[in-house]
Amino acid sequence: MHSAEHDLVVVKLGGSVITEKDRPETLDGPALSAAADAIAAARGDGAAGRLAIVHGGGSFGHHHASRHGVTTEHGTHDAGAALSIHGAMTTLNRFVLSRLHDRDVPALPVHPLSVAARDADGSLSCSLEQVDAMLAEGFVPVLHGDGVAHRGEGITVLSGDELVCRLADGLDADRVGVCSTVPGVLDGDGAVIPEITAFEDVADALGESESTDVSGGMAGKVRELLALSAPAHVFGPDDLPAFLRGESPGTRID
Ligand SMILES: Nc1ncnc2c1ncn2[C@@H]1O[C@H](COP(=O)(O)OP(=O)(O)OP(=O)(O)O)[C@@H](O)[C@H]1O
Ligand SMILES: C=C(C)CCOP(=O)(O)O
Repeated sequence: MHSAEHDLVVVKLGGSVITEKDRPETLDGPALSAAADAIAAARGDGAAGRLAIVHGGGSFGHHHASRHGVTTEHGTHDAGAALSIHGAMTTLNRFVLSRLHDRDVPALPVHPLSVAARDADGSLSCSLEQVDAMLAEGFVPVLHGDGVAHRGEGITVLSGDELVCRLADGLDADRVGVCSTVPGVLDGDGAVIPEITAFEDVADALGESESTDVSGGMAGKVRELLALSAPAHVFGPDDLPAFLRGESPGTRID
């Protein structure tokens, strides 16, 4: 198993992996360094092909979003509140970029607040031209969950999971990886489900509550990843190197 040289791989670093989710604006430095090591090693081997990275909010974005009552559906017209969410995410983005640059990964930021919007139905439009051009020129774009202008709502949350799907669809990705704190999607006994091809097969293990989806938990991830044409993998931090080498760790969602 290997990734071809020009394959496009989209990988999400979960906010719960790279931050300490229970302490506001606290990085999990060792976890972020380990992820950056894996990315640098894969690029060094030429194994990862073209790579686009998305990271979640963890204790940065989610802390400010919940303080201001902002979700993916309910927005704010308070620019200060929106800026506190965006500012926390750009701070986290800087940490991610700096750990990648320390390892000579040519990473550059793309801030979704400036390139994406939602219409009144909540559908997302997001320019991908700059991401595509960066990839073509050998850079590694690093996007992140963010606030986004939403017609009729002000600013709502755009999750990293939604961005991963938009990137994968819009840029015709070959493989998608979602690195979370869990080693995969777990069944009712806590074992990793090797492959998911239909939501109904795992609905019981994931819980069907809509609230799980709104907060971007595992049920929402699985639904969105099933809709992609590229195969997706959900795995834990220890398996990031294997995924980037072209292996199929954790749960494969097809
Ligand atoms: N059946 C399941 N299998 C695996 N994880 C599950 C399951 N049901 C619920 N979860 C929860 O989903 C969480 C992963 O989703 P979550 O959105 O919190 O992570 P993330 O993407 O890493 O973080 P962030 O949203 O901050 O980027 C796990 O930590 C786990 O608690
Ligand atoms: C809360 C914000 C701004 C980012 C949400 O991104 P996620 O952690 O991928 O759900």
